[in-house]
Formats: sequence, structure tokens, C-alpha cells
Amino acid sequence: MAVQRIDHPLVQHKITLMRDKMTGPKEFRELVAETAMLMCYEATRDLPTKEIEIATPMGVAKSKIISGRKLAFVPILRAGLGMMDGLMTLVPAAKVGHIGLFRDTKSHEPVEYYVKLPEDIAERDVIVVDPMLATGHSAVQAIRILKQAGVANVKFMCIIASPEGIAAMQAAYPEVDIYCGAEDQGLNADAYIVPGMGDAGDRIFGTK
Ligand SMILES: O=c1ccn([C@@H]2O[C@H](COP(=O)(O)O)[C@@H](O)[C@H]2O)c(=O)[nH]1
Ligand SMILES: O=P(O)(O)OP(=O)(O)O
Ligand SMILES: [Mg+2]
Repeated sequence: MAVQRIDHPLVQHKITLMRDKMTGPKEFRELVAETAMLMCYEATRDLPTKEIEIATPMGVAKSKIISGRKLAFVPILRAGLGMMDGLMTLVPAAKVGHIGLFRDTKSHEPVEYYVKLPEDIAERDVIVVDPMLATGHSAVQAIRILKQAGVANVKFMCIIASPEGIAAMQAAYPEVDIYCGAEDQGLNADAYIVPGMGDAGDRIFGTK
């Protein structure tokens, strides 16, 4: 498994603004979407292309289009939803599946409450998105659901990852590439990433 940290200055700048506890929900939401769009640029770098001929106003150009297997994004609800505007701006033809998980406050284990996937998900390359990879159990569960649905090729994209989350993913799905913007120190007793940026879902939707 490869962990790719996206160290583009724009991504790093936006992460700093998201970390700031004074950043309110409107700005936080915009930053999550913008960061996701920038990260998606890297996560889709290996999409296959083919050359076609296209009529321009001045003649015929040999030019590339994306070819091969189609893409689906799967946000882990709720926080993953915040990344979708940016991703769909970049890849408007992608289909979207939803996996709803919340973490039990005592065990920190994910509790599944909703799954809706495109009918042809097994024929698509999938990028699972969640701003935070903490214990890694939500991401592992989401990928398990997708594998059971027949998905062969899956990547995971988060804004901040913990070493524990990366290790959990590596143990469960060593073949899944992880794209992250930052790798932080670790988890606190409540399984939040330190220093992190708090509860991403609450900050996106203003619920706390
Ligand atoms: O600092 C944090 C840590 C976690 N979250 C939310 O929890 C899940 C991921 O947690 P796992 O422990 O990896 O299952 C993720 O959906 C986040 O929304 C958070 O917001 N902030
Ligand atoms: O993983 P959680 O419990 O933080 O869920 P949500 O994304 O709904 O905040
Ligand atoms: Mg939350």
C-alpha cells in the first residue's frame, strides 16, 4: 500500500485554516470542498487516457480523453459529504455511493446506518472519502462493504490521517492506496486526531 501525502502549498495552506478553531462552518465547508478538489487532482493522476481526433474551429486535433473504467466516489457520512462539491466539480460524470457510519462514543467503533451504492459499482474504480482517518475503523468498514459489493479497485482519500489509522488500513487492506494532506501525531483518549481539526462533521454542519 502506498500512502501519498499531498504536500501542495495550496492544500497545506487550506489545512492550516481548517485547523484553526476560530474558523466557522461556512469557511470550514468551503475549505473542505476546495481541499478535496485539489487532492482529487492527484488521486486521479493515473486515470487511463486514449487519443481521439476532435474537430476544432481551425482543423482536426489529436487529443486525449479519459478512457477505461468509470469512477465512483463514496463519501462516508456525514463528514465525507463535505468533500463532494469539490470532487463533483472536477469529475461531474462520476457516480456517488453513500455509506453512513457514526462512531459509538464509548467503543469508538463505527455503527452502520445507511448504505446506497450505484447498481454498477462493481464495474467502477472507487475513491472513498472522509476528511479524517482516526482509528481507521470507519474506512476499513466502508472498504469491506465495497469489496462485498464486488469493487476491485479502491482508493481512500482523507485530509488528515493518524498513524494508527494508516496502520489499521495497512493491516486490513494493504492494496488500498491512501491519499492524505497531513499525517498528525496520533489519537487522544476519545479517538480524536491530535492536533487534527476536531470533529469534521460537526464543523461542516455546525452541529456543535
Ligand atoms: O479527529 C477526528 C476523528 C474522527 N472524526 C470522525 O470519525 C470518523 C473516523 O474515525 P475512525 O476512528 O477512523 O473510524 C470520521 O468519519 C470523522 O468524521 C473526526 O471528525 N475527527
Ligand atoms: O464518525 P462520526 O461519529 O464523527 O460521524 P459524523 O461524520 O456524522 O460526524
Ligand atoms: Mg463526527
